[in-house]
Amino acid sequence: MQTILELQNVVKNYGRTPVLGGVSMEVKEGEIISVLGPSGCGKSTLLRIIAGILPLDQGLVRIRGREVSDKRRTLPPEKRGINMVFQDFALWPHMKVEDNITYGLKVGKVDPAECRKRVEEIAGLLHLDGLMSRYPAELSGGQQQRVAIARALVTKPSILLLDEPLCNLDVQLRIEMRTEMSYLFHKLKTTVFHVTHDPSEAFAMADRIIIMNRGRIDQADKPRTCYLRPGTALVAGLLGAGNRLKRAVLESGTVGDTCCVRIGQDIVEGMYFPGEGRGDLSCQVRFRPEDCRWSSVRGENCFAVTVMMSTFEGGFYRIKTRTMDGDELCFLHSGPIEEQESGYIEVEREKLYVYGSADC
Ligand SMILES: Nc1ncnc2c1ncn2[C@@H]1O[C@H](COP(=O)(O)OP(=O)(O)OP(=O)(O)O)[C@@H](O)[C@H]1O
Repeated sequence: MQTILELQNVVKNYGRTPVLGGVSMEVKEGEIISVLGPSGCGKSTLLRIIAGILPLDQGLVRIRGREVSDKRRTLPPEKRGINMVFQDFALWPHMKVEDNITYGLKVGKVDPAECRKRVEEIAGLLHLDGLMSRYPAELSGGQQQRVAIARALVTKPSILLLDEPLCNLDVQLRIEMRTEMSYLFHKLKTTVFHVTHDPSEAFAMADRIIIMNRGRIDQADKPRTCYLRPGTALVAGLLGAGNRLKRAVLESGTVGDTCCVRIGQDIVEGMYFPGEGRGDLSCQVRFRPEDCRWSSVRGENCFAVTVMMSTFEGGFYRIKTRTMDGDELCFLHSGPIEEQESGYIEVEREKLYVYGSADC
């Protein structure tokens, strides 16, 4: 598969503040990439550099093998063969849907017959046929979003850049649209670079997820790999492993990709990610509330806790507990559990993530 987008060691500072600390990646033709990361990690900055809206300080960007940005030169967005969908859709309010979609083709001086054919085709794919003579203000949020995507796709860009495209839609519509968009992009074999802070949106749409942390890439993998093997404590936290034990201690003699940790009086086994640990026995243990099992007797791979509180959350109760070391954690259970009750939490070795750095 041909490489469409290539970033080599991209560095960006705002004044003296470093924002991107040397980002490198390749995106193949037809690939859908979702970039995830905490607020302020540099996702939008990266997108704007790829779009040609922002210059970079070091490194280079290539699109279809052509250098479009380096520290001396920034090719403008309209000359990159890209298109972008913004958070607020940015439709022309004074133009009907049809004119909004056709605009880019007219600017590109595409032959009128070809223009008509493409607009009809994309309107059909995005179910806009009956809406072509309306103005944006006469459309729902979801319809406006479809128009924005149609307008971006009709020019057949090398890459479609999406900046949080669903964040202004309500939850139900967001779920529908992300499935619809994923289907459409795969069908059209569109190369997509998509920025979001919503992991489920990234899971639903991406072939590969790139997780950024403070201007660098922490992990770039298939969604399933990121979910099952989160490479850093930040990735684990972002992808649902919200339970964090900071007082657990590594047992010495760790070998390979598993390790033993002491939690209170108990020793449990987990998957080990040494990372940039301090080289001592401090560590951070992470796991998902839904991956724990409660037991009143000691079982496999478990540690002792005391129940603090049970809250009803619809299909289950969330039980808040405290370890013997004083770390607090939650798990999901079918019913409430009495306050102050003591018991054990079991977590399978493959679902207990141990990170060498206790800092994150
Ligand atoms: N024009 C600017 N001048 C100075 N600092 C900026 C500017 N734009 C962004 N920043 C800073 O750069 C960092 C990265 O911003 P960016 O918008 O890329 O983050 P993000 O990951 O997209 O965040 P969010 O998810 O909140 O949109 C932030 O600390 C932000 O405050």
